[in-house]
Amino acid sequence: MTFTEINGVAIHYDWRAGSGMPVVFLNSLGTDFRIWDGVVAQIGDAPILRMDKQGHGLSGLAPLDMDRLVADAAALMDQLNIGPAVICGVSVGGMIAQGLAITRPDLVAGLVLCCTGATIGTDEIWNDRIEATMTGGLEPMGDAVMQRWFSPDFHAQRAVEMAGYRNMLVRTPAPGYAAVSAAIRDADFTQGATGITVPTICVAGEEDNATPPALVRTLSGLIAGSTLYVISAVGHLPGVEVPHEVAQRVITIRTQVGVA
Ligand SMILES: O=C(O)CC1=CCC(=O)O1
Repeated sequence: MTFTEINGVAIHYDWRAGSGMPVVFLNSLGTDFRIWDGVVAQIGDAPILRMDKQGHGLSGLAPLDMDRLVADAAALMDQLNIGPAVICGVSVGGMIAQGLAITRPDLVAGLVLCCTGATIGTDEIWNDRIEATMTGGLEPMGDAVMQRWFSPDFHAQRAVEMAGYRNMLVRTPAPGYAAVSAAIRDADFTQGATGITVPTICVAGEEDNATPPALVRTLSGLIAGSTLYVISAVGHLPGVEVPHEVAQRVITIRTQVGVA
């Protein structure tokens, strides 16, 4: 296990050395970096950085907002002297990836933005979720979240794995989940995304109940030259359900930027 200190907070990360353009993976709400295991196994010997954002996995927690989450990812890349890199983020990880491309374009060669948007949800959705988390913890919402994360096929055919991912969710510290929920609520990249110029693929899951394809299509429309790739029969975490699909999109962008 590897940790570093960023702005007084212990950040848990995993760095795998390799050759060519590095790939940085950024996580969704309520998950840790193990969700990328299947994708990492299918992208050859690319150098790979994964991290647990604040309040998740084994990382610590301090007062945060979206700017802080973006700055943490940038600081880790700077510490490790990684960049420019292909950034692959899912959900809030995709928002952090947008923030990196906007504020630290020197670190970003290309983007794979999975199941994300320039904004996600509404104030009401996030305020209700924060209140529920801080009063009852994550366990009572576990089943509802699984409906958003995974397709009906995954529920039917991969029930044991789903139970494991449910454990990952409900073991996320409530203050961490609530803090990142507030950061999502308050973030809006609608303007900033129009300034992104690096090669970008936006990936949507046809059965995603958290960030439906229409939201991802809107994001893709903001990023000039980006392409939209919709995966059928997949929910909010395509890297878990169909890792080869996400790996292929990462390989495509690495090839496009010319240093795969
Ligand atoms: O609603 C969920 O649980 C899924 C999700 C929304 C933002 C994020 O990062 O994950």
